[in-house]
Amino acid sequence: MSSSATGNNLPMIDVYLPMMKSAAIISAGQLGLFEALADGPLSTDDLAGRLAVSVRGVATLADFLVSIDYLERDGASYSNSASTQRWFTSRGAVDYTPGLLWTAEAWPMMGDLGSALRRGGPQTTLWEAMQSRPQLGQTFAAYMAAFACDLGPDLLRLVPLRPDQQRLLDLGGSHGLHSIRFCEHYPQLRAQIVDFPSALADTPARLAAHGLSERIALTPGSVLDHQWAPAQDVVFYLSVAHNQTADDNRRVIRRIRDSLNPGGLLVIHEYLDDQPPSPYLAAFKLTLMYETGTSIHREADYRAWLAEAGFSEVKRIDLDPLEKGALLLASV
Ligand SMILES: Nc1ncnc2c1ncn2[C@@H]1O[C@H](CSCC[C@H]([NH3+])C(=O)O)[C@@H](O)[C@H]1O
Repeated sequence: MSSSATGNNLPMIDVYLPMMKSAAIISAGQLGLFEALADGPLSTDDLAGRLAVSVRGVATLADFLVSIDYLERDGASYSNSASTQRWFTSRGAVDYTPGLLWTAEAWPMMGDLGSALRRGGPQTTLWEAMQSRPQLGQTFAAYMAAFACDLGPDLLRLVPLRPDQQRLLDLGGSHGLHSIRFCEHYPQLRAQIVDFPSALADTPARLAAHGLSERIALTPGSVLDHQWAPAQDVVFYLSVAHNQTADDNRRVIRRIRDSLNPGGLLVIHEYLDDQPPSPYLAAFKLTLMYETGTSIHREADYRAWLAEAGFSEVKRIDLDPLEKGALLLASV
């Protein structure tokens, strides 16, 4: 039986090593180290030259990353581990480097977590902070875009649309990637995205690059009071509900129901407050305490709001891995 939460480790190891692990992985993302190794092994001299970093710095970082299995070392050359190549380079399945850049922004926030816990919420919400620091909004949207690349194939597979479903409303649609994926897959579809201006900065260029500026409309505003178009066939409410209070979600879900055609579908992507919460969910609740002052909600809460709004059938689909969250598919 262990005598403390850290078992037989020296107690500070449990605090110090995760901090240095995060710091090193974030630094590698900021410096472009993983991307520099995406095409094959390099020596520290080559890396230092490419990244414009001191040889001493890159060698110290690379050796630590080898010790935590993010890099591999063969004599004088370093390469990405298979998992690093997969998740943190443009050659992999999904490049989560924007998540590292976002974590650099979240770092000082979490250093100040105690003050949010004392208050029971943020001094300034993330959305307010993004108004005064637009770069913060762009960095967050880029991270959400990386996650959308990961979730997108699941969504397309698990949410089949019928030919008569022609209008998609993407609430909190941000980067636009989910609307883009569905419009590319379903030629009959047109979409409307509602989000704060801070989340939409890079979206027009992305729509244009996909040739979808005509079929996907960007309409800035808050989901709490935006007058989006009526007669929708499908509504996406993806990773937005944990940013709203229970009362606001109840109201938004009612407004969504009122704007759906017969046979319409609401797709919610969320992290459901299952009990007891996993470490991941419990950590996410702490993050929300600092960032937005809101929390995740229980499946039973969603079912109550959906039933109250007049949705007749609700299906829960747990994603794999579980840290990807869950879908709630609600039909009219
Ligand atoms: N009240 C609100 N009105 C409009 N957008 C909101 C509101 N609260 C949060 N958001 C947006 O919700 C998004 C959450 S991140 C999720 C983005 C996207 N739906 C995806 O699944 O990848 C951010 O872009 C926020 O700006």
